[in-house]
Amino acid sequence: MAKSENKTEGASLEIIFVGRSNVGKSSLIRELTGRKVKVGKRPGVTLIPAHIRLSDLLITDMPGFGFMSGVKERKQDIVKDKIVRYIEDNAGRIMMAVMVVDGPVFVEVVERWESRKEIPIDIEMFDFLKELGIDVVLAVNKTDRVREEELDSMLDGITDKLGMLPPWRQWINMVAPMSAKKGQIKSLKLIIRQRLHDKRRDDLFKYFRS
Ligand SMILES: Nc1nc2c(ncn2[C@@H]2O[C@H](COP(=O)(O)OP(=O)(O)OP(=O)(O)O)[C@@H](O)[C@H]2O)c(=O)[nH]1
Ligand SMILES: [Mg+2]
Repeated sequence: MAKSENKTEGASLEIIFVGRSNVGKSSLIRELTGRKVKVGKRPGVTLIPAHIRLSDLLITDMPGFGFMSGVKERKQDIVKDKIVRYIEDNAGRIMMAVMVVDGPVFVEVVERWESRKEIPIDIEMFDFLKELGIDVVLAVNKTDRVREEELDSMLDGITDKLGMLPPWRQWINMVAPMSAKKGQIKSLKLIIRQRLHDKRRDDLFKYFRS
């Protein structure tokens, strides 16, 4: 049996972390759980889903989608298809998807796609998750790279692109500004706790670092 099957067997709940390559998914999971998943400097390090098992809860670090240096375009499409397939196959146990974005560059990247008349991959993924009825939380990472006084307008710009009307604070139960690098991830922790509580799974709190 493949190693990953051992981890997924018997899991009844799952939280997946999705997002472009290099946005900080693996760093965030490590901060949240204290468990290490592969974290590399080179984009595109995670090419297959990596799992952490916390009781019957599976934490899944999805491969980064979108541009990866050194990875051919065709391969990137294959990665995207694999992600979509994985999510469809496991939608029944996925209680939540954390979509991680690189806050300071998100709007610029999206607008680059829009100028080519293409649907930005982050937006496509966000809508796809919602269509499947998956609870999506937006983790806006790398806030350490913006000045405090620019934070609100950055967050308004990001949520607006994803179809959530500003001000972003209207969406506080699904938008979590954070810095995985600085260990500032409190808002996401609170959201995860709330969702676990709603599912009467307070017993799982202990697996997340406080
Ligand atoms: N400034 C800053 N850098 C961060 C933050 N979080 C992660 N990084 C850096 O971003 C780079 C990518 O982080 P990863 O956690 O490997 O990103 P990933 O999304 O797992 O990347 P893939 O596995 O390629 O999809 C690393 O160099 C991290 O140190 C953050 O909050 N702020
Ligand atoms: Mg990774």
